[in-house]
Amino acid sequence: MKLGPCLRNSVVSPNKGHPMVPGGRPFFLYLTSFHLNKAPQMNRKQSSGSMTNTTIFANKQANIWRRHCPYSSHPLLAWPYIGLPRIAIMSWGIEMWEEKEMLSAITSNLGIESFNSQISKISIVSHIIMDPFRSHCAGDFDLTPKRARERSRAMATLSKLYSMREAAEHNTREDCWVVIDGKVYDVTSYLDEHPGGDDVLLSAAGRDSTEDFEEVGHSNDARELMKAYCVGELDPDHAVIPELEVFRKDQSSGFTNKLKNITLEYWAATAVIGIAVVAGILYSRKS
Ligand code: HEM
Repeated sequence: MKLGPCLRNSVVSPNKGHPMVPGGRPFFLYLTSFHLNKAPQMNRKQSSGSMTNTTIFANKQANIWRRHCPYSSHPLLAWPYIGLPRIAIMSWGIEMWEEKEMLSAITSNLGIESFNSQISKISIVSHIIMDPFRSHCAGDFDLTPKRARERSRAMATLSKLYSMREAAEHNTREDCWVVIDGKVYDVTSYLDEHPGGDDVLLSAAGRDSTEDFEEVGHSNDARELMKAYCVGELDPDHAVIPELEVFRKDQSSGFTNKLKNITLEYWAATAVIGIAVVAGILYSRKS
């Protein structure tokens, strides 16, 4: 199911209904400011007639971009969402969209390709379903510039989520990932260039190296540079160190076994009592 273009249509023509809006229910998309590599320019060529882009750029000063899909009649529309240097997405509906669909819809809605070069990072901070004041982080876009995209191993318009276990699997010279501050970096192609040496990066692979990274006091340039290698983020749901995960699994299997034993014991005791009761009844009848 391709939601992106549909949503784009909806956004461009807010008064037209669109079957792809789930259940025909209101859906709100609020966009706040971006992290930009350089000051955004109104660029007709780049926006290539896409009203979405044009509007975003035109409204950049206010740091508020408000979009809404058809059927939106909720007062939320009148509620300005200001300030965060991020993209906020709010939805108001009974049905919950698959997060993935939502994200892909938004990615294509923004016409990412056309102004990818100008936007280094867009984060979705809010994905509010049902309750506009109850938000949770839905994920992160990582829209790196072209050069970075070429270098980056898995350039995705949508940031991927990895468990620590997955990230830790990339721990060789041929395939080296490091995790810093919740983000996953594929530094394989940077090993030889790293001023601190490849061995440092290799030893950082497979574990959260935030502390080591910070201890070095990396410059702003280094921090800017590392964006080029970002391939995703740690999945907050699985953000445990592998050992812990193993431990948890062991624990849970132990617990399961315990439960099984208890259940067996329970049924054995019940059977014994049952047999005793039946035997008792038979015996009392006989006598
Ligand atoms: C994508 C990840 C990384 C990038 C892009 C990066 C980049 C850089 C850069 C540009 C420098 C030169 C100094 C500066 O400008 O700050 C540097 C130095 C260094 N980095 Fe990294 N680094 C990364 C990850 C790490 C990690 C994970 C560690 C440690 C576990 C580390 C340890 C060091 C050390 C020890 C130096 C040398 C500092 C010195 O000589 O004073 N780096 N890094």
